[in-house]
Amino acid sequence: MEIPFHKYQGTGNDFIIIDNRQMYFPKNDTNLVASMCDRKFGIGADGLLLLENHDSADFKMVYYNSDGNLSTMCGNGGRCIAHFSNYLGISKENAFFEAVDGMHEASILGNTVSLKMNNVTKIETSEKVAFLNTGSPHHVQLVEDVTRYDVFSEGRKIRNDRYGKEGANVNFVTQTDTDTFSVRTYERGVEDETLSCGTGVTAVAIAMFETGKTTQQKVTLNTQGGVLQVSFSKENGIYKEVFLEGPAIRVFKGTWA
Ligand SMILES: N[C@@H](CCC[C@H](N)C(=O)O)C(=O)O
Repeated sequence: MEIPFHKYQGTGNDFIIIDNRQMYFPKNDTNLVASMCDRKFGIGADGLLLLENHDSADFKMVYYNSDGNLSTMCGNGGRCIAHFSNYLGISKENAFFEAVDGMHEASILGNTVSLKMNNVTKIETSEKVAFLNTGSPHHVQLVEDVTRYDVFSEGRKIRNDRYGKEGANVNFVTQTDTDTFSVRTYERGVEDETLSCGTGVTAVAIAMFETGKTTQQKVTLNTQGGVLQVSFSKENGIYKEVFLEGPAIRVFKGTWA
């Protein structure tokens, strides 16, 4: 089966995106999705996104991790698919879409996309660790120097030993300025470090504010694949108006044979 696709990256978190408005993609074929995402035998990607029709919004986003399984919200994927909807002419500079965690709004300015994330109501914190859900579950852990940290081994251990079968994404963080943090993430479903994770840096920004590491409500996050910014407000203990902003780039298109 020939499948036309587009390849995107958002700060190095890379995705295959398929226009599935005609509903031809075999959505239950886990092996197919995993094969397409395979970096040696396939196209190669951290995940695959389907753009589908929606009754009242511009489109619906369906997200698979590179292991071929459907998963929870992907922030960088959300930014990339908003850019793709603009490229297809489905949306203009503002895109409204439904993802697994509800409705989202994105603004697209050239190759910069700002995505509104859901409110965050619950954060568990201890001295160096936080856990919160920003559409996907995230463990956030402060380390002395993230550039020299064994993200793969430590991330895999925490993902499996602490969070069990369901797992969580694991973010390691070092503060570099009052409002700036370096972040590296081990992603469940990819089962490896990715160059960037959108819901991950959103979790880091909120966790750093919640624990008093920063007093800024606009935070810069340096990832292995580039720079993202997260802004928010806090009202009655709830994080609202959460925006994730950064580059979303269409890299190439092709046909899966
Ligand atoms: N890279 C994504 C996160 C994707 C979801 C994650 N792998 C999970 O299954 O929880 C992002 O940019 O948010």
